[in-house]
Amino acid sequence: MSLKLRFLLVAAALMLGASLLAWFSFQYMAERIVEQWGRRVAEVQVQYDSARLLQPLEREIALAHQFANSQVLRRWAENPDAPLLRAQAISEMESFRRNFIDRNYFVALRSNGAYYHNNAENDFGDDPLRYYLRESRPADAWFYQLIEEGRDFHLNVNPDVELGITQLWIDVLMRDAEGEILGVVGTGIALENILEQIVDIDQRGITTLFADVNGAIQLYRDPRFIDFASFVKPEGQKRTLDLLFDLPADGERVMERMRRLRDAPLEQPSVITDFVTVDGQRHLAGIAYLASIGWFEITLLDLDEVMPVASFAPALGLLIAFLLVALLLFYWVLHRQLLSPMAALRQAMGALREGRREVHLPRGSGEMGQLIRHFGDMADEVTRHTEALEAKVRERTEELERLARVDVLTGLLNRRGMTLLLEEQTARAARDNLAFGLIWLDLDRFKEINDGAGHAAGDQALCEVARVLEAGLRRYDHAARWGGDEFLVLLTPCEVDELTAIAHRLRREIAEQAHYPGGGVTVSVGACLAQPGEPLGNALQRADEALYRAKESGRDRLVVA
Ligand SMILES: Nc1nc2c(ncn2[C@@H]2O[C@H](COP(=O)(O)OP(=O)(O)OP(=O)(O)O)[C@@H](O)[C@H]2O)c(=O)[nH]1
Repeated sequence: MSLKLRFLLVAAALMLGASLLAWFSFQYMAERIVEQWGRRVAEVQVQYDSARLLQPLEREIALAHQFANSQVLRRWAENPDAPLLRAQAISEMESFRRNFIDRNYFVALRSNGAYYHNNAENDFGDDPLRYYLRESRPADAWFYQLIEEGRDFHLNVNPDVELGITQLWIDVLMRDAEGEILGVVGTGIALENILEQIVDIDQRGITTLFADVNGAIQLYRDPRFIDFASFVKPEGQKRTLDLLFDLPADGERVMERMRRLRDAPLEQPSVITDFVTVDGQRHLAGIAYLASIGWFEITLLDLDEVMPVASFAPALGLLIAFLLVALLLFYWVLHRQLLSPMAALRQAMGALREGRREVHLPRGSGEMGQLIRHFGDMADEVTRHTEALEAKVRERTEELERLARVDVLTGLLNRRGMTLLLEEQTARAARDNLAFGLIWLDLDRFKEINDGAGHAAGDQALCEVARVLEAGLRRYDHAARWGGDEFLVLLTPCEVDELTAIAHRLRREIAEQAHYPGGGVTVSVGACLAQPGEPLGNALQRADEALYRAKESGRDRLVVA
């Protein structure tokens, strides 16, 4: 895997790790923010929802209390059959009816169970006696239960079977001067209106409901959950908050919070918040106790709906974009500062390895620049050394080649050197149609010199002959030690007279000038004129035969083939 790819993978992995960390931190922080914000909203919403119910309700309750305290009404309740008192009472009832918000009232008398009611349409203005309550009738249980419990005030969400309406009833006990209960009076507010104005408001993600001290649901946007006439129901049959929550533990916790709120001293926070699960969604519940009506207001906030974490998506998008730009920037800097110079450096190293001298080095800064400069110096040094080494090798090779062609004892060409020369000359002679001369010289009785005066003297005799030959030749002629005590001279160009003259002269000069510690040296000489185109072997054989004849005929003489 290339360094570039490795760097990129490491960088991408780091970025990914950082992104994941950022994402989880972001989610954690977003959830905390939403939660904190949700708690504030829940507190405010609870108070707002409570106020919306209490504002109209408290006025109605106060009016209902006045209604129950009416002297006219109380006098009549004590003597329900007195016509004058009845007429006054009905007039009083009508007067209150016009003041109640939904323009209706009810008066139920304990003495005879008579139930009086007139509605907003004034349908029963002339004869408000609607029916008689009966203790045996379950629908009338509310009346008897209230009297039995002696509750002076009670809110009751209850359908009136006789009247065919479902209302939030404000029930207030009417008592005589001694506190004896005379009946129950009050008014009803159409449940529909209340639900519409107070709990079924169109606020996305916000659910408002009211429950009594037992957790029985009193007002909720879905009437099926409302626990109608809950105070007359036995425990266990009530529609309580548990119905709304997915988890039983949520219901228990909310009930516990409600008890805490009801028993709390006034300075304690009037709203408690807690998380509950409703319809599979986590909701934040805000709970407040409305002491004046004995109910609890519960606001459920679906945080995903009210403040979805997704609304932070632009911030996340920005974060991802930033990370991507950072990755690109990182790659760009990495490429420019490291990868690109390194690739060029690698290329330069390859070129140097292949022996190319022109190495183009990249530019770089910092440590990379230093590395490139050091490499450049090293490359120069290697080039210098290589060139010096090559020159030395060339020199040595030439020297070896020269030595391979030279006889080490005499310094003349050796047999190999002379053979190369002869081959060249044979070719040139054929090309230029020129003859060349060959003179073959062999020391006479050399064995005797060796044996008599010693091998060193023999060597000296050989060197002497070589010296005389070299001194006696023309600039363009060549002499070689052909082997042992034999010498070969090449004369180029050459005619037969010239050949004979030179051969004579050489034989004579040797006899006169070549000496060794024991005396002089003579040579026998065979010469021939090699003709243009004549094979070298042939010419050499002719010279050799001439030499043989010179030896045969007494030595120290010349025979020309
Ligand atoms: N000192 C010395 N002797 C050599 C060298 N090379 C060959 N010889 C001797 O040269 C002698 C050559 O003898 P031959 O040419 O056979 O005979 P010769 O004694 O010269 O007699 P002819 O040629 O018949 O006159 C031998 O004894 C070789 O050992 C050398 O480099 N140095």
